[in-house]
Amino acid sequence: MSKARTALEEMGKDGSFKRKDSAWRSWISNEEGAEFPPESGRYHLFVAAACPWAQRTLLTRALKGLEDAISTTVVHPTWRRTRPDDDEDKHCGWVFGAPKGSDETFKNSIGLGGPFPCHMDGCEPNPLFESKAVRDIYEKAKDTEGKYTVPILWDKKKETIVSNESAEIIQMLNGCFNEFAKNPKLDLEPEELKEEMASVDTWIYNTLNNGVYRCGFASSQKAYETAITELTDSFDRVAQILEKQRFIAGDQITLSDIRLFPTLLRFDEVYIVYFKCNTRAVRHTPAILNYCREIYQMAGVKGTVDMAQIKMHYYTSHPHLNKFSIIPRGPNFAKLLEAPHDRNLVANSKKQKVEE
Ligand SMILES: N[C@@H](CCC(=O)N[C@@H](CS)C(=O)NCC(=O)O)C(=O)O
Repeated sequence: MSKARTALEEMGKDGSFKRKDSAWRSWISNEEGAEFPPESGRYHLFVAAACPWAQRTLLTRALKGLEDAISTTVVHPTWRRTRPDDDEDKHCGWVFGAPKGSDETFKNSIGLGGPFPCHMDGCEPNPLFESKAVRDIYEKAKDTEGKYTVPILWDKKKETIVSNESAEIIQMLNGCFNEFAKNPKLDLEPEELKEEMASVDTWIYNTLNNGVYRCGFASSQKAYETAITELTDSFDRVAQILEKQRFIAGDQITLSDIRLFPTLLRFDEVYIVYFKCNTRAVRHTPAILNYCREIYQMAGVKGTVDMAQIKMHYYTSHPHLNKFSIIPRGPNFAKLLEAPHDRNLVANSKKQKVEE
């Protein structure tokens, strides 16, 4: 029997969602004889524009200016059968986009909704080797876990996966590729903030990054109540911090912001509706909204944001949550991010306090 499974199957007995750890955890290293040394053009990122974990890697690549050193491929936003010719194998997951010019369409995985185009701008076939689905990349690397997630940091030379853990890939992109980066001086993991970063990352991961999934995938009222209570408390805690401090771990942008921003970006358009996170809204929380605006307006960031693909992914990929895959119109959150932000005020009021 195939081991293939998705996050939707990672449930505790009490109806709570329990995400499994990523399986591929190697590191890029400068050390002599390292298995994966930093090299320009050697590594490739397979991502989904829709996926918040994958967006972390695109954000770090953009802010560091690593576009020429590390290539990327964006997969199609809607999960589909990865072995459509095998009746026994029901796995659904990420597939590559059809080439430009294709007018093929498809319906959701229970044959409803759509029609959705197989080609979408920005989503291409795998440029490195013949494959239809992200699952094929894992199988090429002889994966035995059976969970086919993005992002993937792929080594073109050894033809294997270096890492499929976004939290670690962004550390590598920040620290290991400076000789090829356009912004080598930008350190997103400064020594003096490491402790604070680790502390905020822990509660933000449990209650917000993964917290939205714990709300959305809960299959018992009790599990949902626990998740939504923790999420609401953390949302308020983030707001309180950002009322006084420019970024989540201090006065400068760090990997902790890169981890938080993709969750906030999806909150009003997707999580409030789809994952029932409707106790709070980013657009009604000025400190968080302006924080998102500031990050969105940094050079390169907008290019990592594709709200159409984000919405399409969630609303069309899990038919048991949205049978007909209807995509709600929403508040046009990306447009709200275009307005000027007021984050200088936070920095100025802090400076004033120090001077007083
Ligand atoms: N811990 C991983 C999580 C990645 C992850 O769960 N990605 C989702 C997309 S949002 C995925 O690819 N899911 C496929 C599946 O569950 O089968 C990371 O942060 O990199």
